Amino acid sequence: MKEVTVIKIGGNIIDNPTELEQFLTDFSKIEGYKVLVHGGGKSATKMAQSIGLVPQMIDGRRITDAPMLDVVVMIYAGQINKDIVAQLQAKDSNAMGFSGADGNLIQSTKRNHPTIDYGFVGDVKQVNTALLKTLLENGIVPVFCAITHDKNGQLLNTNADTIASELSIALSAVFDVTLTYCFEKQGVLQDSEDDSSVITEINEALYNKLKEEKVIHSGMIPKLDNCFNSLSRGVQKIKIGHHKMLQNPDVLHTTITL
Ligand SMILES: Nc1ncnc2c1ncn2[C@@H]1O[C@H](COP(=O)(O)OP(=O)(O)O)[C@@H](O)[C@H]1O
Ligand SMILES: CC(=O)N[C@@H](CCC(=O)OP(=O)(O)O)C(=O)O
Repeated sequence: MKEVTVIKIGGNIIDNPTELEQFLTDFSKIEGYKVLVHGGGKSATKMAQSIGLVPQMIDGRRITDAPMLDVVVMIYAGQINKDIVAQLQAKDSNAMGFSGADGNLIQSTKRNHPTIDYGFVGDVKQVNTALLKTLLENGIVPVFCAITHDKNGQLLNTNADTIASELSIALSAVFDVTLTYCFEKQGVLQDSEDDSSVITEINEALYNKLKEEKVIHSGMIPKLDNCFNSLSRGVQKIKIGHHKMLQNPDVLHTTITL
């Protein structure tokens, strides 16, 4: 099977123009089929606050009422997505930006939680793998934002880590997939403030232990939950670390195993 590299970047890289430029340089040099997924939660929070909205997150998911949905669509599917696509084009990567509504690439269902009303938040239901495969086979580098749709005309906000994970699961039916979560640190750390304390391999048992000891906390919890879910559903390889590892395999990072 052919290989495909799926990479996710989050708000801390996107919000730092120098880091973003360096990441996109490294990303554009990756050989073969590749897909980029970006978040942008930090920018959305800033924009929402600047117009008087009060952002609220529960378990790593943004409560998304109608005004907040307008903000995240403008920031994720508009400003950030188009800026990244333009920068990749400048580096001769034939990038094309997508929300899940475009080409029905990612259909989701509005989250139905028994006690919490998340608003316009979507859980991924279906990926248009055939179209994604066609795009890759035609030299396109798809760039996904964190917006999906319900196929009834409603856009929905979907966590970007989950989008990367669901796209990887779908692609693993037709390709060998390596999923890499790039962020500002070197990997999953024994001490989240010490970049030299990288845990080079983590399985579910170690994860549960470190979560209990509060070594792993906040945004790293949903990220690792997504990783174990993806591995058990067919994704071949998953890594977490700094984007420097994309061009230098000797850079320390974390590999996820079941
Ligand atoms: N053990 C850990 N090692 C590394 N980072 C950790 C750890 N525990 C918690 N974190 C936190 O997880 C964050 C990454 O998750 P998140 O904020 O969702 O990132 P992103 O938006 O880039 O996806 C890091 O910025 C860090 O503060
Ligand atoms: C439903 C939900 O929580 N959506 C996320 C999507 C963006 C995201 O995941 O951005 P980062 O990767 O930068 O955190 C949000 O609005 O924050």
